[in-house]
Amino acid sequence: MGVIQTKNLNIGYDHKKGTQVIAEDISVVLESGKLISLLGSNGIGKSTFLKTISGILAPLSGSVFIDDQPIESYSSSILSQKLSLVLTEKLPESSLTVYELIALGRQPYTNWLDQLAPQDISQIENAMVLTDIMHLKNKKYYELSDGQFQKVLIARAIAQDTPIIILDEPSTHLDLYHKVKLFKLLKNLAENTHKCIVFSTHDLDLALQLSNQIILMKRDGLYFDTPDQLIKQGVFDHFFDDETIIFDRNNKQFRIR
Ligand SMILES: Nc1ncnc2c1ncn2[C@@H]1O[C@H](COP(=O)(O)OP(=O)(O)OP(=O)(O)O)[C@@H](O)[C@H]1O
Repeated sequence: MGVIQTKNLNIGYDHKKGTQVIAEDISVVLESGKLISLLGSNGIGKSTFLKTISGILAPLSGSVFIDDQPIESYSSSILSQKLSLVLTEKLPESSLTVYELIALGRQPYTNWLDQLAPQDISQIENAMVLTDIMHLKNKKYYELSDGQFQKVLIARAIAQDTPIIILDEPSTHLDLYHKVKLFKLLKNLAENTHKCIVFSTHDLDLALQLSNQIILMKRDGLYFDTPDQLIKQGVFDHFFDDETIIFDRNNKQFRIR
C-alpha cells in the first residue's frame, strides 16, 4: 500500500531540562500515488516531522501508522521494505563506490553484495539510470560533489523500491536544472509506480508547481492540502516575516519587492 497516517501527533524532543514541543496535534493521511512536499521556514520542525513519521524519533504523544499498523509494531527489516529514508546527514567514512552504496539499498532483500540476484542488479541499474549517475558508478563516494552525492543517496532510496520514500531536503545541493529534473522524477515515480513520496524543501516555487499536495508548517499550525487550495486559503500570503518577499497569488509565485 504505502500510506502514512498520523493521529494527534505531537513532535519534539525530551531534554533533561524538560520537553521541547515542536508541533502539536498533527493528524494527516499521506497517500500513495502522491508527491507531497513539506514546506516551512528554517527551524520550524520539518526534519523533526520527517524523522518522527519514519520511526527514527519517537513521538512525544499521538501515533504514526504505516499501512494501518502502528509504526513501532514493525521490525526494522520489515519497515525497511516499506519505507526508505534520505537524510541530509553525512555517512560514516568508508571507501564504498557509488555502485556499492546504491547496492546497500537492496539490503532489505539480500544480505550482502555477493548475493545480489538479477532482480537486485536491475533495480540498482534502473535507479542509476533514472537519477542520471551511471557515469559515476565506480567512483568512491567521497570523491563526489555534494550534488552528485545527493543524487546517489536518492538512487539508493529508489533502488530500495519501497512504497514510501521520505527525503529531507533532497534538492539543496542541486542547480536549478537538476532540481527540476529531480522534482519531475519524484513526481513520475509517485504517480507511475504508486509510491507515497514525502520530501522537505525550501524550493517553494518548484514545490507549488510540481507537488500533488503540500504540508506547510507555520508557527500557528500545520496546513495540508493541494497547492491550489492552500493558495486560495491565503496561507502563503504571509509566509515570510516581513514584506521583503511577497506571494503573488495570480501567478502562484513568490516575488522580491
Ligand atoms: N536532536 C535534537 N535535539 C534537540 N532539539 C533539536 C534536535 N534537532 C532539532 N532540534 C530543534 O528542533 C527545532 C526544529 O528543527 P528541525 O531541524 O526539525 O527544523 P527544520 O524545519 O528541518 O529546519 P531547516 O529548514 O533549518 O532544516 C529547532 O529548534 C532545532 O533546534
